[in-house]
Amino acid sequence: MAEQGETVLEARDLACLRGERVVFAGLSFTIPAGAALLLTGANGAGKSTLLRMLAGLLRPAEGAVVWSGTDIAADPPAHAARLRYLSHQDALKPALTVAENLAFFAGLWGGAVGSALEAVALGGLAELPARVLSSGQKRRLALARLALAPAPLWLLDEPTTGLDAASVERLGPLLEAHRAAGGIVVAATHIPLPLPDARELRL
Ligand SMILES: Nc1ncnc2c1ncn2[C@@H]1O[C@H](COP(=O)(O)OP(=O)(O)OP(=O)(O)O)[C@@H](O)[C@H]1O
Repeated sequence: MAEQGETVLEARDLACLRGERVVFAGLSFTIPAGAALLLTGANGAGKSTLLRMLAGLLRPAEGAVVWSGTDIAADPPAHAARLRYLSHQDALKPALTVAENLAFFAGLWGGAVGSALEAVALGGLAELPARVLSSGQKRRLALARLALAPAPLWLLDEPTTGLDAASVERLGPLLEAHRAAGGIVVAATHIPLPLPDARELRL
């Protein structure tokens, strides 16, 4: 169990019910600062559900999600402020340009739009409306949010969906810098990610 104040994400005996069905139960793990956990398993195993629970968007039927010794349910806004959650949906406004989409999040979190777009090689498309982007480019624009401003917890649901090989590779330095600064990553994936030394939890 973590000491108060030490940066660590813990799942304590988590259970998730959907209708009558137990998606998972008795799930416990600890992820210290700088570490990564890969969630793997078949379609429907509960990877996205667990990420939503870690994000505080879904209440556990049993158990708790604990950040640095405190149940996240005790202060949901504080938990929301410390995380970046990348879901299946890219959450873009189609009528806004690429730069404007990112500027919305920069308004919330701070950070420089130009360098975040460069981190995902979208600098050249900054003035295009998001609706004309290809699906891989949309995913890269969603990923650019990670490069805007630091947050200690990244929850990534299949971050590489639709990405070409060069874009997957570009994700490596982003993840590495986050972890080197003590950040934690939990990522659901069906393919290998550039996350050396990540632990795997097969659901
Ligand atoms: N809102 C909901 N109501 C009822 N059941 C749900 C709901 N959301 C998810 N489920 C069920 O929970 C289970 C886990 O779904 P989840 O999306 O977490 O799986 P996953 O491991 O992320 O799958 P995939 O690899 O296909 O993305 C599935 O059986 C799904 O049908």
